[in-house]
Amino acid sequence: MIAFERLTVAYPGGTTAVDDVTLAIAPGSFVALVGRSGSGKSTLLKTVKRLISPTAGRVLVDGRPVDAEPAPLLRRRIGYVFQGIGLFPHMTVAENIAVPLRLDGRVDPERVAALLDLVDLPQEVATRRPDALSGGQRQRVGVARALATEAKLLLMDEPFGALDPMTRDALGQAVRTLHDRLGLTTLMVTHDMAEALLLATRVLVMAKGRIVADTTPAALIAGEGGPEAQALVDVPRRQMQALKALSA
Ligand SMILES: Nc1ncnc2c1ncn2[C@@H]1O[C@H](COP(=O)(O)OP(=O)(O)OP(=O)(O)O)[C@@H](O)[C@H]1O
Repeated sequence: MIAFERLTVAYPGGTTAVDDVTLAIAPGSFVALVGRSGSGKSTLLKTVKRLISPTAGRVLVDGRPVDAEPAPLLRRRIGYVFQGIGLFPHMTVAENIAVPLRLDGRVDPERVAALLDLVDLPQEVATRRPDALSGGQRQRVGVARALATEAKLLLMDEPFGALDPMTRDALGQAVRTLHDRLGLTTLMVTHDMAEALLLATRVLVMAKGRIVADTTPAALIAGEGGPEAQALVDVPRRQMQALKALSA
C-alpha cells in the first residue's frame, strides 16, 4: 500500500531528517513508527501525503508515485490525524466533518451522522463547536473527518499525545477496532512504545533518519530488534517491574 524507495529528505538548514529509507507496508497492516524525538518520524509520514517533497528517492501509494497525480486527489485517499487535529473553531462539529465531503461535492447529513456513530460520538455533539468538546471527543472528530472520504489509508502523527492516559487507551483501542472493521492500512507515529506494542502488527524504529528495527511487537518483547529498539521497550518494561515490586 505504501512503498518508500531509497527515500532521503534533507532540510534547507542541512539536517538529513530521513536517510535512504526503503520499506514497504502491506495493505491491512497497522504499523507503528517509533523513535526518539527528532529521529525523522513526522518527516517520513508527511512525504506520504506529499506535505514534504523528498530530496532523493520516491514514495508510492497503491503502486503509484505520490507525485503522479494532483496533490488534492492523492490527499483525498489518505486520512490524516495529528495531535493538534486542526478543527476549524468557528464551524460546528458536523461542518468540520463535512469539510472533505464538501471538497468532494457530496455533503450529506446522513454521512455525517454515520461518521459520528463510527467514532462513538453522540449525535448531539454535531451542532457544537470544537471548544465545547473534551480533548478526547475532539480527537474522535478528527478521526471521523479523516475517514469521511472513505480513505483506506490512515496516517496518524501522535494522535493521542495530548490526552490523559485513560482516554488515550480507549481511543487507541477504538482506532484499532476501526482499522480492523474497515480494513484500513494504518501508519501511526507515536512516542509511546507501550502503545505501539499494544496496537500495532508491526513496529518500525527510527534513529537519525534511518529505520534501525522493523519487527513484530512479540519479537520486541522477546528482546529482539537491536539496542535502540530495546532502549525504547525498556521503558514500559521497567515500569511494569516497578509496579510488580510495589505489589509484592
Ligand atoms: N521544517 C524543518 N526545517 C528544518 N529542519 C527540520 C524541519 N522539520 C524538522 N526538522 C528537523 O528534522 C529532524 C527530524 O524531525 P522530525 O519532526 O521528522 O522528527 P520526529 O521524530 O517526528 O520528532 P518528534 O518525535 O519530536 O516529533 C529534526 O532534527 C528536526 O529538527
